[in-house]
Amino acid sequence: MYKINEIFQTIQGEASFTGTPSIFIRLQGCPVGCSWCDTKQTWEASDVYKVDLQKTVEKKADSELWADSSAQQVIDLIESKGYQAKHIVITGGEPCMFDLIPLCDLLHGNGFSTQLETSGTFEIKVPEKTWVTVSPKINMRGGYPVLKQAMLRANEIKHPIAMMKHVEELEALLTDMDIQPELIYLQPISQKAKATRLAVDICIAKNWRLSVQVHKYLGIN
Ligand SMILES: C[S@@+](CC[C@H](N)C(=O)[O-])C[C@H]1O[C@@H](n2cnc3c(N)ncnc32)[C@H](O)[C@@H]1O
Ligand SMILES: Nc1nc2[nH]cc(C(=O)O)c2c(=O)[nH]1
Ligand code: SF4
Ligand SMILES: [Mg+2]
Repeated sequence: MYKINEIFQTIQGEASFTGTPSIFIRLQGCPVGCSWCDTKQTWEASDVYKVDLQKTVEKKADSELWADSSAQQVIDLIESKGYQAKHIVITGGEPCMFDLIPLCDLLHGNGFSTQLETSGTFEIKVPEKTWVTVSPKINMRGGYPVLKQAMLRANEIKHPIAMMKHVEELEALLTDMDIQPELIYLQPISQKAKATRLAVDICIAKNWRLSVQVHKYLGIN
């Protein structure tokens, strides 16, 4: 069973798939605790907030409500909504707290492409053809071997930054792991002007890419 916080259709607002109509499946639960996390409502999976799956589809506002669901129930729900998007983004919370292979296999079998958003703090369990976005949570739980596996599996790295220290942490990680990812995105934390200026400057200097959370500028989910 998967713990579902919400399912909704929107435009992917981050990194390589920016602009792609997508169905988001947001899973409940994350023990990592990033101070600037924009989805703190997903951290705990308290029984007090457990609801029917139907209540998690297109919530009117962020909430801690969540539902237990099988992979088949997720597909049935998505089919019942008549969404047009064929790209599915699995995020959270930390989705890698779950084995995502049965869910992704079923989605692929039903004609969807899949993308995972993960912090690299848990082992990644997805099929080969799932696009993996790793937003490395450096010095957080999981430890070096788990994070290194995630960095090697990643199709793209997306790193939220607010200050130079965050850039240096990423540089040190890449040097330490001796890896040169093809796609590195810097994402300004919470649309802060200083963070955005820094991200622009560093992206130009290092030939990295900028990801600006387009959905937040548009005022959509
Ligand atoms: C909410 S997380 C969920 C998936 C997973 N736990 C992770 O951290 O990658 C989705 C993405 O949003 C980023 N993010 C979270 N809060 C943010 C913020 N305030 N500003 C910019 N990016 C943020 C995360 O780093 C991650 O890339
Ligand atoms: N539109 C939109 N794009 C996103 N890309 C990553 C998101 C996430 O929360 O993981 C996200 C999100 O919440 N909304
Ligand atoms: S790992 Fe992801 S969901 Fe968890 S606290 Fe950090 S940004 Fe939020
Ligand atoms: Mg988000």
